[in-house]
Amino acid sequence: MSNNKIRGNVEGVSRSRLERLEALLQMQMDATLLLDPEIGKELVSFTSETGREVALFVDRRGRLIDLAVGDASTVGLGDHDLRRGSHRLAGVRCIHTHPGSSDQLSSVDLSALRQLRLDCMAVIAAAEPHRGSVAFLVPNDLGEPAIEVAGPMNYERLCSFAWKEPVDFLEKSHTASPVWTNKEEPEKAFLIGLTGTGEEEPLAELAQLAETAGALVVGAITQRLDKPDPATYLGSGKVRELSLAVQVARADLLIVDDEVSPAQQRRLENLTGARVVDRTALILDIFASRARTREGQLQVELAQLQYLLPRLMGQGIALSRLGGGIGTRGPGETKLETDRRHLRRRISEIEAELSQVRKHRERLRQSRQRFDMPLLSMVGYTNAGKSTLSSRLVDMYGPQGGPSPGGEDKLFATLDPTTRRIRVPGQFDFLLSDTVGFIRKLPHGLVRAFRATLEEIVAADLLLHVVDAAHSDAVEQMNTVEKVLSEIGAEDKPVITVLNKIDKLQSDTIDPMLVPKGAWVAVSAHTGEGLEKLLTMVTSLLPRQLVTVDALIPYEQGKMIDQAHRLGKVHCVKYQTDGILIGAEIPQALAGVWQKEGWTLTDGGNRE
Ligand SMILES: Nc1nc2c(ncn2[C@@H]2O[C@H](COP(=O)(O)OP(=O)(O)OP(=O)(O)O)[C@@H](O)[C@H]2O)c(=O)[nH]1
Ligand SMILES: [Mg+2]
Repeated sequence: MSNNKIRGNVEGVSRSRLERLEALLQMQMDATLLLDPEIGKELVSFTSETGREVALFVDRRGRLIDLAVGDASTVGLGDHDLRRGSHRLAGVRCIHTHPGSSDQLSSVDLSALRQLRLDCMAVIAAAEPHRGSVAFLVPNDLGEPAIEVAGPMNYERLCSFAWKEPVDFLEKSHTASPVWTNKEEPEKAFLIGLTGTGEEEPLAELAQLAETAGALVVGAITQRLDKPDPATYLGSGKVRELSLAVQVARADLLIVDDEVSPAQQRRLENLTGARVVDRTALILDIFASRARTREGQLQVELAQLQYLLPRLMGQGIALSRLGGGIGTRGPGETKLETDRRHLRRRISEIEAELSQVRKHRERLRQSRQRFDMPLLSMVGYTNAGKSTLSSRLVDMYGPQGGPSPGGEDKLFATLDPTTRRIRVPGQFDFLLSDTVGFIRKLPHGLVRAFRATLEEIVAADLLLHVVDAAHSDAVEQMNTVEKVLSEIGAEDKPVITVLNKIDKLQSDTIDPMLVPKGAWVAVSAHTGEGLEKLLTMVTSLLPRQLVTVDALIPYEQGKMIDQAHRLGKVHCVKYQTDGILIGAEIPQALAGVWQKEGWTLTDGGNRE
C-alpha cells in the first residue's frame, strides 16, 4: 500500500541514505515479531547518523506500511486512517527511535498510542545497546483504556516481544465496551488561563469555544499572573497541580486561553501528557469547520497554515504525530497539511486562488456602486445576534420575503458574509451584509486572512454594531469590536450601536455603561421591538450624495421611475404625452446616466 515515500523532515538527508530507508518499505517481516532485528538496526543507524527520529508503522501481517522522519518530537503519521480498520484497535503498531540513549516512552508517545488506538507503541534508543520499551492499551477496572508499559528491556527481548497477546486480550475481553467503538466520542478538554482582577468566570468563553469545537470540558485551572510564564505558561508549582488534575480528569486535550509558543506547548505536553492546543488554534479549528464557501475555506486554511508553519520549523509539536482531533482539522473535513515540504507550496497556491476571488469580489462591489445602492454592514461580537437581526429585517422588509438563514446559539455561526436587499416602504433600498463575528484575542493571522470579508465592512456606508446587551461582558465585547474595527481601518465609519436582546434584560433600563457617544437604539431581534426605530435611524443616517434633477423620461424607460423611488426621493411625477416628467433627488451615478441619455431638463446639478 505504500507509495515508497518517506514522509517528514528529510531535508538535508542524502539521497542514498533515504533510498536505504525507502527500501525497507518493500519488506515484510515475521508477523509474530514486534520488530525484525535487521530492520530495527537500519532505523537506529539512520537516527545515529542524522540525529533524527524515525517512526515505522507495521500492520498485523507484518507489512511495513509507513515510515516518517522527524525532529526529536515531530514524526508525522501520514494519511493512513488508522481508525477505520475492522479491528477494535488500529491494527497498526508504531516503532520509533529516540536519538541518544533515551529508552523510555515520552508522554507524547503514550498520548499518541491512546489517540490513534495503536496496537502498541515502542521506542528504541539509537545509542548502543539499543534498549527500548513498549506500551499497550489495556482495559482498566472500568473498562476504559489505560496504558501499560513494558521495559526498558534489551534489544533482543524487545524485538521478539509477544505483542499480539495484550492486543488479543484487549480486543476479546472488551468487545462490548463502547469506549473502544465510539469513534465520535468527544475529546476531553481541560482548560487553563490567566486571570486579571475581578473576572467572574474567566474561562467561560474558552469553555464555550471548546464546546463549539466539539470537546467535552472536564476541568479548568486559572492562575493570577500579569503575564504568562515564559517556560510553561502557568507557574511551575501550578503546572504540577495541573498535571495531576489532568490525569484525574482523564483529559486528552489541554486548551490554553492565550496563544503559546511552540516551546511552551511542548513543555506543557511533556509535563501533562495531554495534547496542547492554544486559543488561536481552537478558534481556527472552529472557523475551519464553519467555512462553507470556497473563499471562506481558503481564507481559513491559509490562516491555519500560517499558524502552523513556524511551529513545524522548530522541534515542533506533537500535532502531526497525533493524527486527528481539534487543532488538526482543515476546512471541508480535510486534514491539515503538516508536511513542511508541501506547506509553503500550498500557501502560495491558496494565495493565488484568493487573489482571483478578491478580484471577482471587487468587480461585484463596483457593479453595485454603479447605482449607489448603499451598503450596511453588521459588525459585532460573536453571538451578539447579527444573523438573527439580519434575517428578521429581511423577513420584514426583504423584497423576496420568505424565510432566511437565521442565527444560531453557537460561536461563529456565520463565517461567510451574506448580503441581502432591504426595501423600506416609502424609502430607498439598501444592502445589508451579515459578517463574521469578532472575538477577544482574535488571532492576527485570521484578521489578515479574512481581509476580503472584512473589506465588506470597510466598503460599507454605515455600520450596525450589534451588541448583546444582556451579556455580562457586554462592555468588554464592545471594546473588542471597536479595537478590531480600528485595526482594519474602519474606525471612522458612521456607526449605529444596536443594543440587542433587550427582551432578556432584567430591568427596563439600559446599563449606562453600554450607551455610546454616537447614535444608538435598543432592540430585540426576537420580539421585533425597536426595529422600526432602527430603520428610521438608518435612513436618516445613511450618507448619500443625492442630486436634484428634473427629467423627462420616455415611457418605455418607465422602470427608471421605479429606480428613482428606490434609490432616492421622488417629489413629483407627471404623465405627459411626450413622456414622464419627474422631479426627484437621486444618486449622482443615476443622474449621470439620465444626463447621458439626454433626459434631464436642467443640468443635473444640485439646485439646493
Ligand atoms: N433573547 C434573545 N436572543 C437573541 C436575540 N437575538 C439573537 N438571539 C439569540 O442569540 C444567539 C446568537 O444569535 P446569532 O444571530 O447567531 O448571532 P451572531 O451575532 O450572528 O453570531 P455569529 O455569527 O456567531 O457571530 C441565537 O441563539 C439567537 O437566537 C434577541 O433579541 N433576544
Ligand atoms: Mg451570525
